[in-house]
Amino acid sequence: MAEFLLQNPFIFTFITIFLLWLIIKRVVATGRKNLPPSPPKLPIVGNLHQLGTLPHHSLQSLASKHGPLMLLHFGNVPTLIVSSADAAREIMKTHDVIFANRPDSSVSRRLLYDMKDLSVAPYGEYWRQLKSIFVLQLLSNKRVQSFHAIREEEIALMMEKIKESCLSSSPLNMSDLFTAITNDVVCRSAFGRKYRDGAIGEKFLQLISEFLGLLGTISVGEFIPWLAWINRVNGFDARVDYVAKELDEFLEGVIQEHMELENSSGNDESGENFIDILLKIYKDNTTGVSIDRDSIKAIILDVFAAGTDTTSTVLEWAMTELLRHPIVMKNLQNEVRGILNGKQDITDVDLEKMHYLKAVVKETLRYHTPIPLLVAREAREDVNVMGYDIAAGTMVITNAWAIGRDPLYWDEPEKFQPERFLNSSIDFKGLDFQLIPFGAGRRGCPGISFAMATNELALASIIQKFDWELPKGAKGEDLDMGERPGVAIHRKVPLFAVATQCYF
Ligand code: HEM
Repeated sequence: MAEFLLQNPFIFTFITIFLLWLIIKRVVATGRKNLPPSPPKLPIVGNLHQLGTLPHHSLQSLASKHGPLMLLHFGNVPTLIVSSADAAREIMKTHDVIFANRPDSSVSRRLLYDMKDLSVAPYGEYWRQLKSIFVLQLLSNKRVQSFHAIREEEIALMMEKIKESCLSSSPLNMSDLFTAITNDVVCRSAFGRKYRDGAIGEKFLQLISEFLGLLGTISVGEFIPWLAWINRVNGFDARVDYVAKELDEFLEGVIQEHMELENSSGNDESGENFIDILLKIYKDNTTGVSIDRDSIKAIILDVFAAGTDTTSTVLEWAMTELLRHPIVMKNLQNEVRGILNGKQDITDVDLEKMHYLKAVVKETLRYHTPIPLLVAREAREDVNVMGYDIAAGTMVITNAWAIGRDPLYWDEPEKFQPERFLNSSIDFKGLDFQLIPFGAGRRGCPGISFAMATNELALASIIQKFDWELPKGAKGEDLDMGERPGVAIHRKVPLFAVATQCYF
């Protein structure tokens, strides 16, 4: 080749000029762009090494130096980090349609039937159809109310367990208790029954826990494609394939069972579970919505991925803060017991009156945002945000945890003070961008009512029916407040507490 070029100086000159023109064009084009500030990056990994084990903390500290919109590079992937309420409003309201995509991921593809679920489905007609199924059919207010009996029964079982421990004054692992209750409520709403006991139940819970872990793993191959071989060598890919295959077999069995027992829940729509509802849509060609068997399985996995861990972290951190703040615990107990006035069952109407309870939950969502970095978005086209040029394909991460602790919007943000919400209209529904634990806009969470119904009823019940202390006379300030890395942030060490008095 070199010999050929030397013998043909005209071609050699032409190619050289052409390459130079390409380089200059690129430099000029980049130079003209007004990119957001970026911390220095390393070759190959970019800024990945700066994420640390708890990225919401590292990104908050980087943002304090570089501003509310910074451009990082995760390997090859340009990533916009959003760290203020104003910037979040630009992404999720002003330019919501442009940022309505999710980044592609080979792990999600393999675990979620080529992205046939709602959470990671690319923005478009299929996503729109699934969103309407979630909002209108699976998680409408009416449907969430129809699951009240499930919540009540499962919480009654939890109360019995606590009562037993209360009688023997033994410490209870509250973290495990909250994980179990949220799993069981989701499981019964999804399948109409629990999968907890026996070999099948245990295997299912194990698979779901591994599934959540794999979805939350930062896999190098996603960001540096030529290093994807590492996932094959270290067994990560094999694990993904194993979990995908085993979950598929389990879900196939469940679907088959429901098809055989068709109409088992009769015509009473209030008794329907998610699988029955989805099977109806699958078979009915008149609804204008078409889903296949894989969509049903992907949707069910979405419900477990998005609805279990997230909900239980709220209970875990709320209880942690109540034990650290005995006055807040007392205020809450007074409200709940005052409203119930000796009545044992708590209805949705009772919960509506519990303003302090709602303030405690809001403060927990602000201070311990369950998914601190929300769910990543991706720009579908070039766009200018707050004067900065953002290229199509840029991944977007919103640090909702940092926004919830921004002194620009919050007085004494590092203190747990539910009172701040008592005379305030600030809510978490996606309109107040200083409090966005559920995201906002088109891709906002459709499961808010479902999650809040379980959280409020569980919290009100354990506060109404028991008095609480930390084991061995420990004080609130002794509690380890460390966080465990993951998509949803749990306590690093489980929360143990003692129910000292029982009131039923
Ligand atoms: C405390 C509990 C929960 C929290 C903190 C939470 C948080 C979130 C967040 C941050 C997002 C991304 C929003 C965005 O991109 O703007 C999301 C999306 C989603 N959530 Fe939740 N969620 C919770 C409970 C639930 C429950 C119970 C379900 C279902 C039963 C659910 C289903 C979903 C789905 C399907 C999406 C994807 C929506 C889309 O991409 O269009 N979530 N959630």
